[in-house]
Amino acid sequence: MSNLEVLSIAELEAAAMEKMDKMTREYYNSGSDREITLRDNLAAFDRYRLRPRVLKDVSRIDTSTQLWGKKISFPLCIAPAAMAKLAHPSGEVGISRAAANAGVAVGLSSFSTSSMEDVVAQGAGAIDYAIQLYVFQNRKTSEVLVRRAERAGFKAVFLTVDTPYLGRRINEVRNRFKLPPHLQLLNFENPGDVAVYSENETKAHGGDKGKPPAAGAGVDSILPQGNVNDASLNWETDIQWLRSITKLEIWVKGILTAEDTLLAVQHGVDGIIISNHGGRQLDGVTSTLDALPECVAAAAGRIPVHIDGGIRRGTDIFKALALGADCCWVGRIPLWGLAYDGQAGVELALKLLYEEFKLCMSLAGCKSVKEISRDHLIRVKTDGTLARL
Ligand SMILES: Cc1cc2nc3c(=O)[nH]c(=O)nc-3n(C[C@H](O)[C@H](O)[C@H](O)COP(=O)(O)O)c2cc1C
Ligand SMILES: CCCCCCC(=O)C(=O)O
Repeated sequence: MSNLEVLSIAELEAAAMEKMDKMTREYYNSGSDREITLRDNLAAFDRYRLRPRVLKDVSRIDTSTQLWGKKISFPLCIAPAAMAKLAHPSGEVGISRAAANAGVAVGLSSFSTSSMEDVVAQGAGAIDYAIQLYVFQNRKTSEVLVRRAERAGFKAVFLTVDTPYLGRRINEVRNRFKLPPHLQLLNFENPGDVAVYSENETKAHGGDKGKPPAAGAGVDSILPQGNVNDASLNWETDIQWLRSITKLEIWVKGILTAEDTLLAVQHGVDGIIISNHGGRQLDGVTSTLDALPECVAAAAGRIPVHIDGGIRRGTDIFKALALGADCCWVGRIPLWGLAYDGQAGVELALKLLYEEFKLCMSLAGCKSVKEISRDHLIRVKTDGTLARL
């Protein structure tokens, strides 16, 4: 496989699989529990067919769109995904360079293995970055992270809201996932700072007084204290709290319903990302493409609605836009690109998606992304017949 020319994301994924060790491969690729949502994220795109228009003069196609006041080359950006150096030594810096060359924005995980300053430096002002935020039990650590991102030139905070607790990723537990000792989480002064446990909690976790409780057996083992996210996070107080500590745009990542979209609008967030964490959190939730239309209707143009989850082809980007998304994000694809060939592998992935999207626009009769509409889709019903939207 490795010697074959990689001509699609499916081929890139297959080639990347051969390069990664089992722990990394299964950490990156797995979903939670039975992986129903992981599979459905992809399958949802096949529940739509395209309705192309012809004789539309597609000799010149403009695939670009705007994000944070800047042009991006097409409506596809790189979602935050933890620990990219497991795939390749260039890690998030390699991803950032590839994104800068391709003209798309980057979301950086709180748990990146390159520092946020190094990552942003690669863009040299040409592209924008969002810092993904987990709100920790020790709020001060999250605050320090956000303020540091602001100084480093990030444009937005992506507040991840689908992870009050980590989903059950069985492979991570079985593999006893560990961050290899040569890698570090470089966005924290001291990864041990992210949680504060009382003496009682320490005892409850079987720890000795003054010592942190035992780490979990999955990816939560990357931090000495195990699960550290603040599960008390809520609409009533915490968007306001985040607003009080930063001037960056606040985007909420992990919305799947009209109700939460309305709350996001009411609480003044700047944008939302329809996401189920790539099928890694609550298994059995709707695919993101199925969740998208109700969220777009609820947002009613007041805030941008972005989507991630299961996007693997240019036609997937087109379908998400046709259903009202302003932009798409991909999590696993850049990791596969990195594993396959470092920065060049990520560039290849972005090139494949860009060319597929451009071809799809041309063959569907759309000269600009604004022309992509619901009229370009038809739904495949469960009995196989087709229904206009
Ligand atoms: C290995 C891996 C690590 C991830 N780490 C984070 C993270 O640190 N923060 C976060 O908000 N989302 C994280 N995500 C979720 C992605 O941001 C994104 O929602 C998801 O990957 C999109 O689905 P896709 O992989 O099908 O494109 C991670 C996803 C993967 C696969
Ligand atoms: C203690 C939280 C670890 C989260 C690791 C990154 C992530 O979001 C993932 O999906 O994996």
